[in-house]
Amino acid sequence: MLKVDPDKDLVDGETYADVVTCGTDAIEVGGTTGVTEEKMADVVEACAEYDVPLYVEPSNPANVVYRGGVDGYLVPAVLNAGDIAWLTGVQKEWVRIDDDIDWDHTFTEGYIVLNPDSAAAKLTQSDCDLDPADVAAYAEVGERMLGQEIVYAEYSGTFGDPEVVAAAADALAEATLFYGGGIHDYESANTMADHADTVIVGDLVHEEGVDAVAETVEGAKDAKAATVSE
Ligand SMILES: CC(C)=CCC/C(C)=C/CC/C(C)=C/CC/C(C)=C/COP(=O)(O)OP(=O)(O)O
Ligand SMILES: O=P(O)(O)OC[C@@H](O)CO
Ligand SMILES: [Mg+2]
Repeated sequence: MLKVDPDKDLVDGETYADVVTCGTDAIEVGGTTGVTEEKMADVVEACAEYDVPLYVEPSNPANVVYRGGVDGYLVPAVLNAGDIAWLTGVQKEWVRIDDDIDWDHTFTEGYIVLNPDSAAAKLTQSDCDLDPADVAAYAEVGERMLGQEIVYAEYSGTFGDPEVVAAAADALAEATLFYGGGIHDYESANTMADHADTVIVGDLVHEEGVDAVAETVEGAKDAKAATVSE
């Protein structure tokens, strides 16, 4: 899945049409900083007319955009937040003020934020000093206690530790494991797709463009094909 940040530009000469049709299985639109409702709406509109599944991932209640053509809403809760407002507080405010929530299409993500230098970690004051057993335990708490269908190992901005991601995968029974952070080529995508169910590619589309993203799609798909044939 490709995460498009509405606060970042595409590379010169590329359009949202190129982005949506680059081979990714799905698009999600979101980012931690600088995302307004207007920027979210513009990118969602540009991506909505294609057949590729489209998800909105809000980073606060002010940038949830409801529109035809959106297949679902992916709403984070940060399991290792130091400021626990990011665990259920902002979600409570959202539910209190938003009358349009489409629960049938809303899926929640139990985030484990693992790069201390990322905007998400700073905002949520996440405790990123975690070993594989800690991360596995957070994943299990997310699934078993909090009922999360998606657990998200989030290394936004840097390539993570495959051992940590493998530990999270081992700890989950049915929940889907998302991995995101620093995926930049065939090899990095292939490595993380060995462990995670879904690999998220973010900044690469803004920094290198769609051909580089297409390479990561190949890497992830080959890892999945190898797992199926094992
Ligand atoms: C209640 C609602 C609607 C939303 C709450 C959402 C929460 C808990 C947000 C906390 C921060 C978070 C997990 C955001 C999700 C998206 C994300 C991590 C995007 C990647 O952001 P970065 O790459 O760190 O930052 P930039 O946007 O600056 O690149
Ligand atoms: O931008 P990158 O480092 O690819 O991270 C992707 C995504 O997990 C960010 O939420
Ligand atoms: Mg980012």
